[in-house]
Amino acid sequence: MKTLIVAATLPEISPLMASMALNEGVNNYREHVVYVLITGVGMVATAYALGYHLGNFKYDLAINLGIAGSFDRSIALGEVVHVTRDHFAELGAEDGDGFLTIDELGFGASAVSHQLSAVSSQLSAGSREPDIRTVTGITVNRVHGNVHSIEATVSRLAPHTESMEGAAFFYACNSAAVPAMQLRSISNYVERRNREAWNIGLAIKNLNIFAEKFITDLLKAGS
Ligand SMILES: O=C(O)c1cccc(C(=O)CC[C@H]2O[C@@H](n3cnc4c(=O)[nH]cnc43)[C@H](O)[C@@H]2O)c1
Repeated sequence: MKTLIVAATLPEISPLMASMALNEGVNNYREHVVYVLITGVGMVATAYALGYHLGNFKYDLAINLGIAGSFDRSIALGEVVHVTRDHFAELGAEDGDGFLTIDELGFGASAVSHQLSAVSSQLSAGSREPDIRTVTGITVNRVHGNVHSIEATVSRLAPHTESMEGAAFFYACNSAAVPAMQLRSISNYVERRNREAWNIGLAIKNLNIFAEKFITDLLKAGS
């Protein structure tokens, strides 16, 4: 099986890489190929890196791993969630106090979803779907840190989580017909910017523990 692991920054997945003995780039893991792609932060960096890479290589599955903010206070800091649907939340046009999405402008779709149906038929359904909370995310260039803009986004899209890459990851993988899933661990709540309240260490620790078990189980099932 050929698996692509995608993260914005190296520190977000270096514990996983150490425990599975993976390097950036191509790796042989047992009888599988695992490629680790570090894209840089944000949609532009992610879209470029994935567009370039997926133009040359084909995968059975791409997995986006990273930390995220949560709008939903019932999700604990450090909880790992499965983002199955994501939105380009800022893509569109202002219309006075309102907002017209890219869909309403007639230029495309602002929502993108995970695609797992085409994952190798060798894998059972149970081993493909992680047994964790399923959430809807938004992806932004400008991270929310203002109570008024947070209220407006929540009433328009009701997202659970926010990242700076997720929708671009889905868009690139869907465009290249590569099955894709996004797993994120919550490092902070989306609120008036309050960096002291973030727990990036806990989020990275839990993300990597979860990802190692999930990916090694997946590759066992896919042997
Ligand atoms: O200092 C800040 O205000 C700040 C804002 C956003 C992200 C950072 C980072 O250092 C991490 C970049 C990384 O983390 C993801 N992330 C984590 N929390 C959020 C969030 O609340 N909203 C959007 N993205 C978030 C993001 O995907 C980046 O890759 C610092």
